[in-house]
Amino acid sequence: MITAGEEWTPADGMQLDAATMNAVKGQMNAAILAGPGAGKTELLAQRASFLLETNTCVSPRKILAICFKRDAATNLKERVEKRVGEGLSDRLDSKTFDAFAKGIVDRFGGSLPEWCRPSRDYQIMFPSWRDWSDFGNHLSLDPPFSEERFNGEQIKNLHAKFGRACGTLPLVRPEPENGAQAASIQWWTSCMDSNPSKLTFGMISTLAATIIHHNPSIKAALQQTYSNVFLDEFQDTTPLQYALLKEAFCGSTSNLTAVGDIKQMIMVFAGATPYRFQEFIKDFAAQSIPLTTNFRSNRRIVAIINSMARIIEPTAMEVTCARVSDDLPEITDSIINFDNKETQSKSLATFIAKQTQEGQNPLNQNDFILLVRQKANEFEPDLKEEFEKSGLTLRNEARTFNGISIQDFMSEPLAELVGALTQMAVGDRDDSPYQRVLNLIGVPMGLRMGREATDYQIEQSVRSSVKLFKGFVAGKLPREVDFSEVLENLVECFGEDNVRRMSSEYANLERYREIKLAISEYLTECGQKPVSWIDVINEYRGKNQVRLMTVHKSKGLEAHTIIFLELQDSSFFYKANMEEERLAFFVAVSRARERLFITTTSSVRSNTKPLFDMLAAAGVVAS
Ligand SMILES: Nc1ncnc2c1ncn2[C@@H]1O[C@H](COP(=O)(O)OP(=O)(O)OP(=O)(O)O)[C@@H](O)[C@H]1O
Repeated sequence: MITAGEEWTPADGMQLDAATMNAVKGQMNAAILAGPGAGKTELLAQRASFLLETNTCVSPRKILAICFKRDAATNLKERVEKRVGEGLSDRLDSKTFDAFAKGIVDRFGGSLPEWCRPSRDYQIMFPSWRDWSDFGNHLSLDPPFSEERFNGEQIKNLHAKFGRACGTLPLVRPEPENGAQAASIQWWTSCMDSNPSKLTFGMISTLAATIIHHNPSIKAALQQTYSNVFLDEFQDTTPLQYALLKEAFCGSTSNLTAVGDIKQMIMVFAGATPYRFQEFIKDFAAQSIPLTTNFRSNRRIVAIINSMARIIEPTAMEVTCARVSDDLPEITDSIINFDNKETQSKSLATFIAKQTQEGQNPLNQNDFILLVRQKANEFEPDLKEEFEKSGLTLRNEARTFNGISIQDFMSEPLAELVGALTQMAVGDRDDSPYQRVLNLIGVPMGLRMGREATDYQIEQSVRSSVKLFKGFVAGKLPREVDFSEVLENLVECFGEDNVRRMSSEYANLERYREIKLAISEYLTECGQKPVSWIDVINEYRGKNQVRLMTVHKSKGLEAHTIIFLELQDSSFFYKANMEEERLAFFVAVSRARERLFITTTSSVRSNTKPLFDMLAAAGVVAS
C-alpha cells in the first residue's frame, strides 16, 4: 500500500525537526553536515522509508546507499527492512563503496579496454611494503626511461596517483611522458597480466569509473536503476571514490544525499579532505543542510564535544543536547593515570565487574567499549587474563580468523544465518531467529511479498537444517562438534547457490569459502570452553561482552561508557600528524552516551600534548 507523501510519519514515533524533515522528504541533492550523534544514519533510514513507502522512489527504481563499513551497510538495510517490510526494502541496495565498484567491474569488466581488462577470476590484493619494494627493485623500463629507479614508497604513491590523475583510464595504453608514468603503467599492466589478475580496491574503483565513462548505456542503466543515492560518512570519501561517484551520477536526475561530519574525518591518509563537501555542493548543485542537535550523549559529554569541536574547527556550530534534562551519572568523565599496564588491566577489570555484577541496575558488558588508537591485538592478552579472572569476557573485534577480523566476518549475512540457525537448534529465541533466517534467505530462495514462506519450501529447508544441526550436536559437548562439517551441511539444506545469493560478494567463490571457514573456526573457538550451548551462541554473537577495538572500527557506534586506553606518545606513530589525530580522537570521544574515561600508563606526552590540551579545555581532568 502506498502512503501519500503528506500523510507519511517517521517510523518508531521519532520526532524530526523541520530541517531533518526537509532532508528526509526533499527532492534535491543535499549535503547534510552534522556533528556526532545528530542522527545522520537515522535520517538515512527514515529517508529510505519515506521514499519507499510513498513510492517517491518510483517502483521498480531503487535506492543505492553507500556506507563506509560493511556493518553500517547491513545495519541500515536491517533498520529499513524492519520498518517497511521485506518487499519494499528489496529496493534498497546498501553496500560499501568497494562493493559498489566491484559489482560494476564484476558485471561489466568485459567491456574494459583490453590493456586494462582483468581476468574474470581476478583477486583482490592488499600490497605490503615488501610487495611495493619488490616491484620497484625488479622494475625494468624501456628507453628513454631505462635508467630511472623507484623505491617501494614511490611505487605505492605512483600507483595511487596514476588512478587519481587519470580518473578513468584511456581506451589504449597511454604512452608515458616520463619515468614516473612509465613505472605506473608498468604496475597496472603487470597486475592485469598476472594469472589471475591482481587488483587493489583503489584500482577497482578506477576500473569501475572507466567502464562507466566509456559506456554510456551502462551509465544510463545505472542512473535509471537508482533514483536516489545515499552517501554515509561522506567526509571520508577518497578521490578515487569521488571520481567514480561523479562519473556515475553527475548531471543525472538521481537525487543524492550526502551525510557526514568534517570533524570526524579519519581517512586523510587515503586522500579524504575537508573540501570534499564543498566540491560535492558545487558539482551536484547540492543544498547544504546543517543539523545541530545531539541525540546520543548527555549534556556533559555534549559540552566536551562542543569544546573539542571549537578547537578543531573554530567556525563549528554549537550543537544542542536533546537529552538536556536527563540525570547525569556520578562521574561523567576523567583521566585515569595508571603506573603500568598491569595495574590498568586489574583496575579496569575490577571496575567493570563491579558495574556489571553489583547494584540495583547493573550495566551490561556491552555497555563498555575499550578504544585504542592502533594494534588492538597487543592490548588483548593482559586485559583478557584479568577480565576472565573477574568473570568478564573481552571481545577483541580486530582478532582474525582465517585472516578476516571478527568485526568484518560477523557482519556477513552468512555469519548471521549460521548464528540464527544455531539459536533455533539450541532453543534460544533471543531476537527472533526464525524471522532473521527468513529475512536473510527468503528473497534468495524466491520469497516475495504476500506469499507464504511454505510456498517456497523455505520453511521446509529451515526445519531440515535445524533437525540436521540437532543431529550433529545431540549428546555432544560444543567442543566435540566439527563445525566445518555442520556448516557444509547447513548450506546444503538451503542450496549453496541460494546461500551465495545472500550477498553479491559471494559470487566470488574464493571469498565465500574464506568467510565460511572464518565462521566455522570462530564457532569452534566459541565452543572450546566447557559451557552450555546458550553460552556458545552468546559468545558467537558478542552478547554481554566488553568490546575492544580501534577508533577506526568504532565509527558510527556508541556505548554507555567509552574508555580510551593509553593516551600517551607510545600509542601513536612516531611521526603521527597530530592534526589528523585530533579528528580520530574526536571520533573516539563522541561515541560516549554517558561516560568518558581516558587512561594513561606513561607520562610521555610531547606528541600527544594537543590531545591533552583539548581535554583540558573541555575540563576533562585527572581523577
Ligand atoms: N530524531 C531523533 N530522535 C531521537 N533519537 C534519535 C534521533 N535521531 C537519532 N537518534 C538516536 O541518536 C543516536 C545517534 O544517532 P545516529 O547514530 O544516527 O547519529 P550519527 O549522526 O550518525 O552519529 P555519528 O556521526 O556520531 O556516528 C542513536 O542512538 C539514534 O537512535
